[in-house]
Amino acid sequence: MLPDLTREAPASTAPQTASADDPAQERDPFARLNAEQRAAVEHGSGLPPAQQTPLLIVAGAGSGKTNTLAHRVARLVLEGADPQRILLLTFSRRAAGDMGRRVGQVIRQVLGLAAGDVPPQLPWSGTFHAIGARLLRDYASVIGLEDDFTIQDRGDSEDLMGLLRHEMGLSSTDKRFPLKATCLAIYSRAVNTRQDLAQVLQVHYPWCREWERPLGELFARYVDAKEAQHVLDYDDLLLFWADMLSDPEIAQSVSARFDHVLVDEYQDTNRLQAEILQRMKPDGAGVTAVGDDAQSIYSFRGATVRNILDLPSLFTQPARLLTLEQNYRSTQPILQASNAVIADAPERHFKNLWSDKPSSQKPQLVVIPDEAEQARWVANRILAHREEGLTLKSQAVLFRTATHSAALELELVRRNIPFVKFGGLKFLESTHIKDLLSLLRLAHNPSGRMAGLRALQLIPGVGPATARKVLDLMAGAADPADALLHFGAPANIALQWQAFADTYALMRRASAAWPTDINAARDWYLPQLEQRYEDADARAADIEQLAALARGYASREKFLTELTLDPPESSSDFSAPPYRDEDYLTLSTIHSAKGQEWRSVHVLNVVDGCIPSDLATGSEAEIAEERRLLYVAMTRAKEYLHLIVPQRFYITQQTAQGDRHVNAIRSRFITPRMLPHFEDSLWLSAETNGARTPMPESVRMLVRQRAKQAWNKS
Ligand SMILES: Nc1ncnc2c1ncn2[C@@H]1O[C@H](COP(=O)(O)OP(=O)(O)OP(=O)(O)O)[C@@H](O)[C@H]1O
Repeated sequence: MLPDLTREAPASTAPQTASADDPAQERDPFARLNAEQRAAVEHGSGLPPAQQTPLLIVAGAGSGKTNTLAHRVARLVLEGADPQRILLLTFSRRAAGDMGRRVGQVIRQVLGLAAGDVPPQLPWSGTFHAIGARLLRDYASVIGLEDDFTIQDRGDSEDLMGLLRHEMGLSSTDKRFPLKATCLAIYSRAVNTRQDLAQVLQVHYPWCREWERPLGELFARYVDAKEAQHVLDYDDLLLFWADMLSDPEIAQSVSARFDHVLVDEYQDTNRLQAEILQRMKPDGAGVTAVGDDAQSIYSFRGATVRNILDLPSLFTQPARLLTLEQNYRSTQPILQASNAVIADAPERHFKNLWSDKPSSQKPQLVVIPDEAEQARWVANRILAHREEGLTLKSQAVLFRTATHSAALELELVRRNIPFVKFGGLKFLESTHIKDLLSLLRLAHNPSGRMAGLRALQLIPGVGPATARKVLDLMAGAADPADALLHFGAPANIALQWQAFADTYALMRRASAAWPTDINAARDWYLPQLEQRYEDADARAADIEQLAALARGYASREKFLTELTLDPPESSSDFSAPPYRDEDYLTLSTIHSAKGQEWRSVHVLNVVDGCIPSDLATGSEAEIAEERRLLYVAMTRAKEYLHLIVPQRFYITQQTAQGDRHVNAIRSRFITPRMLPHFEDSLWLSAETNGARTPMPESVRMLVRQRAKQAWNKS
């Protein structure tokens, strides 16, 4: 059941929007906001922060939550709040950057700043994890953390779990002990949801229940190993932050640093994050949380939709609840179809989203024979939209799982349609990037085993046994660089050893002169790359990009922390000049499309087994989350929405005799009752329907551009 929330009646149902050139807007920076948005922005205005009641803004997709939050921050600053004392917690680094820019725009406009004047910055904006890392570093000496601690990414955490699992003899049990990734997932879920191991196993991993004791022992060793190696994993950043706030003096000191705490995308926070918020501001004074329960899609990371449902009573004083109900993003037909999909969700804050953008264009439900046809149809439609004036950048293709776009990617490459893919394998997960970062990590923290094992084995001829010995020696030495140099490597690798040890010594010495050390690491690593990979050139280009990116950070520590906490999703996230101006299509998992919008959106594989994913149909709660995922995908569209239903699709996990394809049925979330909201189309084949149009002139231009670029490289 929903908690009984006292919902504030909207001040007016009529939106009070104004056009950009409206003179009223020059006088009043909030003239463009509607009445509810404005109420949210002005909540607590004129009162000192300590007297402001907590505020929860629950708002539907596209209703301007992010925009409202940005205006609220701007309003606080304009009324004299110190930007240094505003804590702004966002879901990703990209969102923090966006928010900073939007706040800056409002302030710039109100203060009439000239182009060159920089509006006040918000130094405390970032993800929970990034802010946690900063606070832990500030309080390290008070809470007994080593100053040189490094943050270990998920991959390294899994490897450490795997190593300990092996040392405990658990990899050779008769019955199969959970794999390292599962062990880490169980551990992480227990930490983030504040549940004990037995509970987590019972509910989420019943097939692992028999391993409760050894898992408990493994986790205890994992915690010890991280301590010995001076590393923290992602979960520690929240866990240690929450734990340090259980000390009243520290809690008081952390809380006193911030007058205002604003949290975006609150629906995707977990128990631990709610606890942090509550411990920082027990009475909720100065707290604003914004979110949409209908868009909660991160339970696999331990997020719980209950957080937003329960926020009104999290603090000692009740939170004020405001709802935003006008959707500014989508046309009416798109919104009606999306509303119909979410209306069947079992539990949610009630809101009635509406749009005043009429359109005769209903969303399309396109039934297509198979995935190959789907790829062709989508590519055709994208080009057709482009001919109608929609740039590639204003279009996106979304899918449940990163692998679903494989056929489409081939088709796009074949037709020379540039695209950037978000979600799935991250740039930082590629081997060569991990190699280079391991060198930097070892330079920063010589006790870090996972980075150390990786870095040392890059030296030709060095295996795990030698690497372990060297690391033991370095960990105990006053000068690790010296210990490395005098290790006494076998004669056949003496030269390579010397070169590595010299580089390492330089990196340790040069840490004050960042980014000298990344250049040293790069210069040593590039020749190794040539020995290791066929496609060394492409990988070398990535390394150069990484080195260029590094120059934007103040120190090695900042660079490593930021990159580990919120890795770029693709190499083009670096906004390197060749990508920036080029028009490109966005391909994205639905999870990575959060918070974004495009004029046209295609959703691939709207079939049972994909949405909902057949890996997530175990419980009602999982199915409800899959429904919200489809809702998030649909509400990204402004003008055109295409849901594609291939009748056969390829599956990767199957028995040797199995058919490589399975017959598919339309997603259970689009029920027959909803069909009137869609324009139904049956596409037998992109070919037979004459959909394979000749390549439009505008696209041929891109091909020529590429050909020209190939010769213009100096
Ligand atoms: N008062 C307003 N008048 C006109 N346009 C608005 C107004 N408020 C928001 N918008 C526009 O509506 C769109 C959606 O806004 P925003 O991204 O802030 O919504 P959101 O609620 O954060 O979306 P979601 O949660 O679905 O990602 C944006 O294009 C924004 O510029």
